[in-house]
Amino acid sequence: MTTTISAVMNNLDSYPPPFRHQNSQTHYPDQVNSLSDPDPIPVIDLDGLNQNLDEPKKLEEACREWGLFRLANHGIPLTLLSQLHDLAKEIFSISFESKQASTANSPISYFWGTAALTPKGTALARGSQSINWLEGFNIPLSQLSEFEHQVPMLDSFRVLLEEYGNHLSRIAGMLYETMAKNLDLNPESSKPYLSEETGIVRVYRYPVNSDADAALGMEVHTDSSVLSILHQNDGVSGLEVLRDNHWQTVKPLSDSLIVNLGDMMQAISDDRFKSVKHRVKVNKQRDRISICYFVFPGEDVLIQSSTYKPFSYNDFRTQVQKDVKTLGYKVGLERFKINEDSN
Ligand SMILES: O=C(O)CCC(=O)C(=O)O
Ligand SMILES: [Fe+2]
Repeated sequence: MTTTISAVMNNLDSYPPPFRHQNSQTHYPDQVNSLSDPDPIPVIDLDGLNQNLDEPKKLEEACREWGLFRLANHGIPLTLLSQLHDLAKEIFSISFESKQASTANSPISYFWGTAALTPKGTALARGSQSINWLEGFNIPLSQLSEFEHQVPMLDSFRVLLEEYGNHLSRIAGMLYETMAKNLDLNPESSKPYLSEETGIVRVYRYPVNSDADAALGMEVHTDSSVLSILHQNDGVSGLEVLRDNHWQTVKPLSDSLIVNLGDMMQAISDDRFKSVKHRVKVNKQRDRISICYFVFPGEDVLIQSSTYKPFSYNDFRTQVQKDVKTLGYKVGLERFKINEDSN
């Protein structure tokens, strides 16, 4: 089918209908005016992990105390990151209907209003939760090559994502190896807990909303992954992490990545590392785009720990989907705790 992809750039009709009235986007200077001030997020030097004796220790501390860190010297060319963001911005600005049509019959899915998706990538209908102020594409990396698209812009996106995905699985592998050593895990049995074939990328746009208190871009949650690695575009803030009961803004610095640990890592580590709570605020002045990578254990690999009953990622995901449908929210790891009922 032919889509009128090039026709509509940055028009209101690129937004899902409920998001249209708030989009009075004018050109403001970058919202974060104190980018030069360091934020308190720990910084890990990926290059230094194998060279500098202190770096693995710093990583261990960040995983234990924060469950999140900034990653410097990650080896991804900055041009690749900016090309990805530029193209994502262009793709989001085509009409809502074209975005829906562009991914029909493909492993990629387009969603909006919620980030809770079924395993196939479609938005999960849920109970009482309010709408999340976002739209996105869900891209399972192992199926990306099936997405050869006639529309050049979308095909270029596939090519960039393939390159990005290769970097991300390299980075996740390196980080996980050091974390497993830090935790003294048996190298053989802990290896399948990170399965690079499970990698997915989600590209989000959080439409600008001048009433930033009205809705969250993404509600408070923990990720279900082993590791999540995200890139935010320069200067448009939104991501916040819960640290000592305070919400801490994670500054959008485009030359670094943000890594956060998910529920699977918390279980693998027997609760020594933490799956961190985070949320996304909508930006009052500009649309925000982020590109997030998630990696999981092999679906049926049993995670063994002393805190949780043995469970696979498949068991976990099925339970989460059930809870989101029936309760309206994810209960998460608590469902698998040993002696959950006896205290
Ligand atoms: O967009 C972001 O910065 C974070 C997204 C996120 O937390 C998620 O997809 O789980
Ligand atoms: Fe998240």
